[in-house]
Amino acid sequence: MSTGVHTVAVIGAGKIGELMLSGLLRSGWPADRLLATTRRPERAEEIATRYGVRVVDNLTAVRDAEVLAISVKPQDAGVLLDEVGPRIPDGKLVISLCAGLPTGFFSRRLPAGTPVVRVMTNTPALVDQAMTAISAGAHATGEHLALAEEMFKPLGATIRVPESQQDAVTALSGSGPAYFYLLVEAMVDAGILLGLPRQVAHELIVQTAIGSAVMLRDSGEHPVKLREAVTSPAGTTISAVRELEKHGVRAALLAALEAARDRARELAAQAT
Ligand SMILES: NC(=O)C1=CN([C@@H]2O[C@H](COP(=O)(O)OP(=O)(O)OC[C@H]3O[C@@H](n4cnc5c(N)ncnc54)[C@H](OP(=O)(O)O)[C@@H]3O)[C@@H](O)[C@H]2O)C=CC1
Ligand SMILES: O=C(O)[C@@H]1CCC=N1
Repeated sequence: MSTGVHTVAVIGAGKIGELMLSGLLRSGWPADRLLATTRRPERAEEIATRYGVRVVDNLTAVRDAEVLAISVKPQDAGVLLDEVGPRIPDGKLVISLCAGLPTGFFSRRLPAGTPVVRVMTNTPALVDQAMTAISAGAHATGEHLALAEEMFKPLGATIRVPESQQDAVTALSGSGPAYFYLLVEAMVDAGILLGLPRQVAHELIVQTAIGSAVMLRDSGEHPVKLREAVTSPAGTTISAVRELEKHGVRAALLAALEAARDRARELAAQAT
């Protein structure tokens, strides 16, 4: 692939596609090196107006861009590839953001030798705090992985993983923000149960979540150690922890993330 800033097409500029566009622009990626595609004209207008990038049809995108970031839903990937797969010119890099879909699903529908990279990012990309896992598919070299990292590092942290781990990654970090939002919802409700105004409960829990996350990141301590530091003998915390363990929160999380991983596998099996 040529050196310098590559022209990237976000194919399927929905929630995640838009996060990619906005993140790349925030990082200084030139707008004239970004393309987007959508299905709906009103969405096309919205993206073009909001970000000043060319919104084109899929065939124009695969012709004009060097990197094709496919951010359609897994259920829509087959139709997209039927449209553009055989007509992707040589020398393009295909990056899939699609949960569950193995790179082989793309390689089988692309010209022989097309490099494919699979990434799993998440919505904190909006605030440049994403966790993005990057895996090499067929024909992807270290150069291709480095280019994917260059694209996603401005959005947050990146990690390289074997593709075999990507369904687990999807369960943990791809879907992960939703679990934390659910936890915050429940703790705010608990605050209300204990007589706090909703806004006060919300402010308390959000900052506690931020502080706890920063401690996890910056202290390097194991979460058990950090939890023990809060849990005073015969104090309030151990009373709550006992209830959490009694109600099976730990087992519930294990089952929930296993279900997410299993759904990723189902998406692959159902993709046509
Ligand atoms: N949401 C998340 O937190 C994460 C999602 N992902 C993955 O990212 C991908 C997108 O997810 P998300 O952004 O949430 O979904 P969205 O539905 O918001 O975005 C998908 C977009 O692709 C468009 N689209 C579908 N088919 C075509 C096509 N043939 N040509 C052009 N555009 C098309 C859709 O158009 P239309 O609006 O008309 O339907 C939509 O705008 C999925 O594969 C998902 O697994 C990965 C990490 C996190
Ligand atoms: O729920 C989903 O399928 C997508 C992929 C990971 C997060 N959201």
